[in-house]
Amino acid sequence: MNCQQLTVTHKQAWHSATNHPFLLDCRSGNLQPAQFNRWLEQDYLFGIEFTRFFAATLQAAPPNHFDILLSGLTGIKAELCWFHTTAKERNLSLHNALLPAGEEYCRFLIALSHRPYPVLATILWGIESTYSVACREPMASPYDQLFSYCASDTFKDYVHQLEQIADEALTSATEETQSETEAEFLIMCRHEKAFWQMAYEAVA
Ligand SMILES: Cc1ncc(CN)c(N)n1
Repeated sequence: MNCQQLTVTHKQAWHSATNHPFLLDCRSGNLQPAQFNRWLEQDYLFGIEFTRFFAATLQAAPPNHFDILLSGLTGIKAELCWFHTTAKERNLSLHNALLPAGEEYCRFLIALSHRPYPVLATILWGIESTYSVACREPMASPYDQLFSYCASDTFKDYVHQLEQIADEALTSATEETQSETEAEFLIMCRHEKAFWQMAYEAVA
């Protein structure tokens, strides 16, 4: 089993995680500011838990995967700074509580933190990859600027590197760990879909 096979075997779940009306509206320019703002406020909070999950993955990783993971952490640092700057520009607070979809997703990450490395590396790739795929189609202004990093070749290359280390980890994983990875991948896809939906439901 490898990362690409997961997206093919679970085509429907992967499609739902990476194609949502929220994204279609970013492409047409019809997304309302309140919907984007909710995404931003909630995704910042998710990003904090994701950083911890990233650290847990690094902690479990073999040394030859450090380079890629450390460069990913640098990217996350820039992303967290971007949230602060953009929230300020849009007059948003980053101190709201997580809504249920975000809270459940974060709980999933916390519970996963002590699982075997192949599970962590694959879910890490999956989470980053959803945004690389989701932002692949051109978006209308201002969303083209706001999601420019996820749409960039730099992000795409980084996600490809994550795929390589996850595939390497999966190659030597036991059948039991591979099955667990597959089950968690499906759950992750459901959380991604729910997260888009939670932002989409915001009204001005
Ligand atoms: C919910 C969610 N999933 C994935 C990503 C990509 N880092 C994100 N920012 N937010």
